[in-house]
Amino acid sequence: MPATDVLPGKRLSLADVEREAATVLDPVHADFFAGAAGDESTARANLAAFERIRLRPRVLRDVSARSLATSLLGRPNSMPVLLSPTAFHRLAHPAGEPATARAAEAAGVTMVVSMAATTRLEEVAAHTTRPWLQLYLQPDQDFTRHLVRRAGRAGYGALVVTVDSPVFGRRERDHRNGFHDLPGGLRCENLVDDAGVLRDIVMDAGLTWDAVARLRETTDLPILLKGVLHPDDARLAVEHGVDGLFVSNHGGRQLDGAIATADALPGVAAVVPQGFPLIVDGGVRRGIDVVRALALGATAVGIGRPVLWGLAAAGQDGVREVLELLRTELDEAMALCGARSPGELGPDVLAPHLSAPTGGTA
Ligand SMILES: Cc1cc2nc3c(=O)[nH]c(=O)nc-3n(C[C@H](O)[C@H](O)[C@H](O)COP(=O)(O)O)c2cc1C
Ligand SMILES: CCCCC(=O)C(=O)O
Repeated sequence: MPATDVLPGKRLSLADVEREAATVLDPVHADFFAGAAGDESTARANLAAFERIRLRPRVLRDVSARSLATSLLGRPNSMPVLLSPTAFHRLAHPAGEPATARAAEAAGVTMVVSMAATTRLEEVAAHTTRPWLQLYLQPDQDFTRHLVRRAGRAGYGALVVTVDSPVFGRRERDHRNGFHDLPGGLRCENLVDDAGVLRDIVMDAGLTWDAVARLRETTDLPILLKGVLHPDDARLAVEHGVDGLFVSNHGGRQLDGAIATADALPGVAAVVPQGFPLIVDGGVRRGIDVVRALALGATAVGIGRPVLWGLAAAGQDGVREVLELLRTELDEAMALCGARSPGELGPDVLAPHLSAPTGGTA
């Protein structure tokens, strides 16, 4: 056993990082990061659904040479893991989004920058290669277009349009704590317009597929929709020229009672074209969860809260550590499953009741 594995106090898993973050964060902010909508049943279901999936490893396959490398919308990624967009990184650590961006860069993975970042999108992009920008489409279409232009100029590689938020999920922890505003000095920097006026982010209940069609006509950047769970919506997305999907329930922060993402993934994977970029997020906490997601048809996974835990625990180094823990676990899990690369993981490694019938071989 490598000696480093037994050093006292060393963080061995994302759960260790989570515990450490809880000791340094203001409890109100810890609740904002951890919390979810309603009874938080979907947030728990995300974890449970991954845990339920049993694997059926292959043996004697020479897994001595392995590579986790993959490509997402033409950008090489060192592993099939990306940073899902989360708001307010300066609430987790004063170094904020730039620290997260540097960690993503060092790890060779894509960062999705939240529209609700506490740093201007241009500044975040200066620290990392081809990040993606998450957007809530605003009723003021000129403002959305303005953000899209800024993203293009700043070198963003894709737009991630969050579609699971016609209204803002009701997070009872935040109501109970009276957490409604960012503390002194922090603000959503991307919402400051040219005149220096800070806007609110509007959750637009009036959005329809027309808005996706309009956005498609406005920009050449790839567009992904985030928050798709229903196969029929996945089909509509493909018909509207969307370039990829996040199978996501917003970490349980929007519709409490929504299906767990690992449960929704196979239905979506079944209706999109082969090779269509499909990212799943919600409850990914272990390398083995990445294996499970890829086996169910995902191209890559996103992590939300673990990034904030790493940032809170140790800034840039903490985020890097979260990513390296996942990398180590994923590499080991792939080997144990008999796979040398992400591309070799498919329904074959799922326990029989989880995969489609294969004519008797199951
Ligand atoms: C504190 C917090 C802030 C978030 N902010 C955003 C956001 O600004 N935009 C967005 O599309 N999703 C946001 N999300 C959802 C994440 O992108 C992602 O879907 C979710 O966190 C994945 O679940 P996980 O936290 O279990 O990994 C946020 C999630 C959390 C926990
Ligand atoms: C206006 C901030 C949105 C953040 C968000 O999406 C979340 O907290 O889940």
